[in-house]
Amino acid sequence: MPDTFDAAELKKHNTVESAWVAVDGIIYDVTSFLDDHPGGKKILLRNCGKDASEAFWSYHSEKVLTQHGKPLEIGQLQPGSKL
Ligand code: HEM
Repeated sequence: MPDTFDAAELKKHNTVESAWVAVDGIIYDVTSFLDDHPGGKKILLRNCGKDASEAFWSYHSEKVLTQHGKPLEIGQLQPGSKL
């Protein structure tokens, strides 16, 4: 059973010390990936602490998550949790 985090918890993780981003209900801890992100650290960090599904899909194809997502996955965004 994966961990579930609500939107209030997700929101705390928007810094270089701890950067989480949600895409389609899955939460990714991208802290260690910030410096490696091909699109740059700045845009990724700006989208952390929230559901970035819309921004994510405007820049990536499905294969980005199948190739890079798994090791970064830490849990799920609690369904219906909004700020
Ligand atoms: C789980 C989180 C993320 C992962 C694993 C990830 C991974 C990647 C990868 C592998 C690429 C290279 C392009 C490709 O292979 O198609 C890329 C490019 C890019 N990413 Fe991300 N990314 C993430 C989140 C985000 C978010 C939230 C944004 C916010 C808008 C973003 C913006 C971009 C941009 C602008 C590019 C460059 C696109 C281009 O050069 O055309 N990424 N990302």
